[in-house]
Amino acid sequence: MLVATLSKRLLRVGQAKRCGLSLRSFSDAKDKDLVLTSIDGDTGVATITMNQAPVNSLSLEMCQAITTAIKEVESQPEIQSLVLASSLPGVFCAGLDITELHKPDEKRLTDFWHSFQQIYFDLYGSRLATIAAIAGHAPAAGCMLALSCDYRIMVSGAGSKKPSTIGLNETKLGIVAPSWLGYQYIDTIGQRQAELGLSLGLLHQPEQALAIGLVDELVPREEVLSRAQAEAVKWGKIPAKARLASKMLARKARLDHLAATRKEDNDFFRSFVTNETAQKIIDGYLQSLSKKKS
Ligand SMILES: CCCCCCCCCCC/C=C/C(=O)SCCNC(=O)CCNC(=O)[C@H](O)C(C)(C)COP(=O)(O)OP(=O)(O)OC[C@H]1O[C@@H](n2cnc3c(N)ncnc32)[C@H](O)[C@@H]1OP(=O)(O)O
Repeated sequence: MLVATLSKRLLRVGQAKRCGLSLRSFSDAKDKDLVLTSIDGDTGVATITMNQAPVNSLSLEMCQAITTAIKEVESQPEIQSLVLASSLPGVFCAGLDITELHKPDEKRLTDFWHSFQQIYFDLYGSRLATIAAIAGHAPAAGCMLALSCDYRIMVSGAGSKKPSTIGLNETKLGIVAPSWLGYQYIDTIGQRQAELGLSLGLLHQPEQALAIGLVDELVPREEVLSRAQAEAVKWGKIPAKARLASKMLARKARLDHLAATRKEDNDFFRSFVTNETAQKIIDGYLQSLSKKKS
């Protein structure tokens, strides 16, 4: 069973309560669940595993499930650190679910973007130490999930015929990342690399991602999750208030800015996506993804 493979000693609800941890949904999850949450009873590290086959794309429901899972973990005062992982071999997260953008219902589109913004608030602004276990592709909004964590561990590309990639490839699709995502990129890899990456829509192979500071470590595939969980233990031992205050030094102004402009950002997104030209791009991109398969 998937959850049982995630760590040595995962707790069920009753056990968790006896240990003072009262997370409701973990380990009782069915495979249909969009995300699975577990807590290692030995270390207190929580793991949120994205579980939306085939590629963990961010639909409205997936965004909401991620936010719910983060909030559930955060509500446990004993838990200090969190690993964000994927259950899918070869894909961390394929970015926004493009079908959400195709001939959309306006109300749903508004809710969709709101829920994507919400992940930014919840993950980038989390009180938890957050470690991304990137054992596969992480384009665009998938890269955003990784950028929102405090530390990124990626599968090494060495010896792989088709290494995983990570980056903000929006311009290659004829679209532009929202400013808050662009600034996350600049803040992480610096102005020059971000300019190059954003302008050219670069997806970086792991070794290049490490070289520019987009990820912090590379490890063999089978070690990504365990290494991330070990790193989460280390981060969880740092005095929590000091760690959070330090994180907010770098992130608070960015978070506050989006909070102040959230509606404008959503209005812009909605008018961009519903525009005829954008719909042609989206239509063409969806076709190219399914042609790739055939
Ligand atoms: C595109 C226009 C957007 C307009 C407006 C946007 C406004 C600004 C928003 C900016 C912020 C963020 C943007 C995004 O995140 S856009 C999404 C970017 N993502 C990608 O470009 C990745 C696309 N996918 C892939 O490259 C590959 O799927 C991947 C490398 C991740 C995995 O490859 P693999 O070979 O394992 O899998 P397949 O390609 O065969 O895919 C399997 C099925 O999944 C479908 N699929 C893949 N990605 C998506 C997706 N992002 N959304 C929806 N569906 C996706 C794919 O079509 C296959 O489906 P079928 O089995 O039915 O054919």
